[in-house]
Amino acid sequence: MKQHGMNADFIHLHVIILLLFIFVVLSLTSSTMIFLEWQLKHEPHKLSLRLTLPLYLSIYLSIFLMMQVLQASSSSPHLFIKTPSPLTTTTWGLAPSMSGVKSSSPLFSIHFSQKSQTSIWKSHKSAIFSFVAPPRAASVEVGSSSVSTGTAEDDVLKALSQIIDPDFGTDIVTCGFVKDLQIDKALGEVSFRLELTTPACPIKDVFEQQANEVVAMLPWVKNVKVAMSAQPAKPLFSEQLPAGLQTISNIIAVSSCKGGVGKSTIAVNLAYTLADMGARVGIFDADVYGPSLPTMVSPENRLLEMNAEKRTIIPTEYMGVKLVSFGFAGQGRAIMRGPMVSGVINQLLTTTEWGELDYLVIDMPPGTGDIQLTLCQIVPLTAAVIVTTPQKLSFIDVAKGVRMFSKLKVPCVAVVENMCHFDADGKRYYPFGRGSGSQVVQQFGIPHLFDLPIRPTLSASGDSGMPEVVADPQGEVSKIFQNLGVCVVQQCAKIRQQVSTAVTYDKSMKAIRVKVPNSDEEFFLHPATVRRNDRSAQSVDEWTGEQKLQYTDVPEDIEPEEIRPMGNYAVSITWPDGFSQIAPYDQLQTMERLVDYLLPTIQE
Ligand SMILES: Nc1ncnc2c1ncn2[C@@H]1O[C@H](COP(=O)(O)OP(=O)(O)OP(=O)(O)O)[C@@H](O)[C@H]1O
Repeated sequence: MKQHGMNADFIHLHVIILLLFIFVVLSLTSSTMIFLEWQLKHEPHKLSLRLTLPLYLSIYLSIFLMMQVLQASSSSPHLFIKTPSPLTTTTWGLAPSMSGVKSSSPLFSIHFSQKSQTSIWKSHKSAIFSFVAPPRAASVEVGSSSVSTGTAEDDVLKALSQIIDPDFGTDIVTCGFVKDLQIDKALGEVSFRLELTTPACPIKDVFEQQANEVVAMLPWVKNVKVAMSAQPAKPLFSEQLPAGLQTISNIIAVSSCKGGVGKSTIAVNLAYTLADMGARVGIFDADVYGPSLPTMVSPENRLLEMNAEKRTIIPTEYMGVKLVSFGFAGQGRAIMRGPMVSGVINQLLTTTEWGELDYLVIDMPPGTGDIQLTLCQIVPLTAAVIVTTPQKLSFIDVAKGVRMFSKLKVPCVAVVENMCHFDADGKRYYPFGRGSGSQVVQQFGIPHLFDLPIRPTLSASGDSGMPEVVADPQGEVSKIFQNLGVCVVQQCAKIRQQVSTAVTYDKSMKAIRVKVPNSDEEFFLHPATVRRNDRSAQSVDEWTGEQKLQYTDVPEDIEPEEIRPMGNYAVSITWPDGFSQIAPYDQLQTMERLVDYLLPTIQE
């Protein structure tokens, strides 16, 4: 009723201005006439242009001012006017309001402030009248079931934007998680879906609860329905991947530099933990010489099947996790040379029909030799987990592993220090000493260290074919793996976000923006410079080093059409002529940068 009552008092702005205009013109004309008549009668000798001119001028000026006001108001019909005292209590609504609207004539400008819902009519920077934009709800008609969906949608999105994703440090609306928003304001019903980056999101229940709560707090909301889902499995990197890997979101390497430190135990238990968190998971046992997977799990089908038509491998499965190992290939233990091993691993991994996976855990062969290096180059690894034991000697081996991943630009997200202690007779023993893991963390800046104690159950479950986290999901070991699982999920999500935003094109600046990893630093490159620095065979002769692409071949105003990450080390840039340039991050770092003072010029 309040809104309705207000509407009854409202008169269109143009009518008021027209009335004011007629009033001013009439009063000025009549006063001029009266004055001229009086002078003609009493002082005809004093009648001069000097006296009458100001009056005529004031008439013309008022006409001009009115025209300006009409022009300003017509460019913003969404206006409410609140006149100054003594009429401040009367608000004339002139048309539905829209905050943030700015309209102007050559002399006046009208601004609407979204925060205060107050706008100021300015003339030469001095306020003449104060305009008040009504609250946005004013657009809802009372007594009608029709709803301004935009407004209700804004309410809901504003409420949801209070929920911050702790991994990205951004609200869930900005992250693009809110999908399929449906609102029936008349019935007070709101439904939407939260599409998270991974089904294993450790705080998905918190998101769901918070989303329910914040929306239910809106005064008009009676019923909230929140559905939870995850983005489809999709690799972050370009589609130049073997077919078998094109539907896997994250590939995690579990690696150690020595055998027997518990790498397979950790890979398998990590995989089943991720599956327990709600993710679709696979394990690839890349150890051809001594595959451990067949003893650690008990799939019904212990032989991999082939799809003869498609020439692909069908993985076997145990408790919902897809498994591929040379040990399931029915070949017995292999005696092969390095390149042959690499070929077998490559074939097993890339020709497997993995289907959609959120995480593929790769149990790497121990060491940092050619086999490991080749594997890391074939597979677009998202992250690596390093397994070590507490001996001082292990540190040297681990350092080798970290360096290998660092060269390949694969982030090491966690170190697991296995067999760090055991408890007996009420005491804790450290049979291999202490401190090697924390030294790795400190020296290489790896953010997370997990201590895994010696537990006979862990060994027994490994031999029994049922991973410990499945056999005893509430036990102490399972808790450690749950923490490791959360760490892996969060770090992968962060890495994906960082990589996908590491190199972008800023259209307004006409510059390629490069974010330096693990820092706030960023720099800008001129697109033409990036294109001219292409080192591919199309631009530079491979044999002679002669420059084929000439400086003038690249237009100064060239703009990239698309920029996509390629592994953790490069981006693929598509140019308007269809050329796809692979630009490694290291190369981008060496190019001539656009300095700050040039950027405003670019903006122009
Ligand atoms: N924390 C632990 N407590 C008790 N036993 C463990 C622990 N970690 C691993 N083991 C046992 O140690 C043995 C070696 O573990 P695992 O096979 O996982 O090591 P690995 O590094 O993968 O070895 P390889 O490189 O030879 O495959 C297994 O029998 C396993 O059950």
